[in-house]
Amino acid sequence: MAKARAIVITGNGTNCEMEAAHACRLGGFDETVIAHISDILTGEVRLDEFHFLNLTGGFLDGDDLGSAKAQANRFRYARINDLKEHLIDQIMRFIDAGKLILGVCNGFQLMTKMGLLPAIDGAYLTQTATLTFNDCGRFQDRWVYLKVDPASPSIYTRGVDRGLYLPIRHGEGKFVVDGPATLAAIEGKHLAVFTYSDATYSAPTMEFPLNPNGSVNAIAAVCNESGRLMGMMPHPEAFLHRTNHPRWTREELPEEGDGLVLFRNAAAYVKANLL
Ligand SMILES: NC(=O)CC[C@H](N)C(=O)O
Repeated sequence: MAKARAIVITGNGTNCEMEAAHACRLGGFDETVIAHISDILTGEVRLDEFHFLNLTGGFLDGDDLGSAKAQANRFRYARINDLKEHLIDQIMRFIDAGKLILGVCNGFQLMTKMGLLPAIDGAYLTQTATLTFNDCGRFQDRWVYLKVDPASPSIYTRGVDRGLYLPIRHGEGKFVVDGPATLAAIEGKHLAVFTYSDATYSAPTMEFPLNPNGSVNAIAAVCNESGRLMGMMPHPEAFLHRTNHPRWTREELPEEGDGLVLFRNAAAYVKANLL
């Protein structure tokens, strides 16, 4: 039987690749590969052989020029050595084939700066949003409550009824858009998958530190209209088991961490639709 295959890209400053790969394996992917960007640029590893692309967190190029900006240009314009194509051709082929891309933190910044999100009406490679410096002016390292929009098309959040509790760690997490039309489209099409909220998951909040960065409309995660591309500032791969929780020694918690559901849904989607 065909195998569900996930790839996690590493190199140039990512630092969550092991956790992301672990999450893919726990979530149900039959094979998960951590590939260095250099091996993708030589053509040794090809995205075509995978179903789920993970763009994970870290400090790509040391956040110089703005987080993920240099990598966004690399992904847009770099040529694959031994093949007559650019990396972006592989990425667009991946998207056109109905495959899945999840960008977490630095990966969300990368997807946004490449114009892969929100990509309203399929307008890929045109940047309409970004993630910029937190309003508080400092790096934030804390856990946040994320209210889910149950009407969102995201394939990752199926079965999530109220929300998730996950850690964030970023200096540039404030989601902003180029104007009111983009924001109206995001809201109208339910593309804001998660918003920062309080522990009741009842409403989005702009209140610091529940909202750690001042994101417009408290947006913490965005998907495209197909629901197959999603970017999020919080780290689902960092809460896979109850012992990842900051109060696990003091609270009764389920065995499984809140973040795993996103990877389980990704694997289930691949097995149902892409094999
Ligand atoms: N954890 C991360 O991926 C951090 C992203 C980026 N380096 C920032 O600080 O905003």
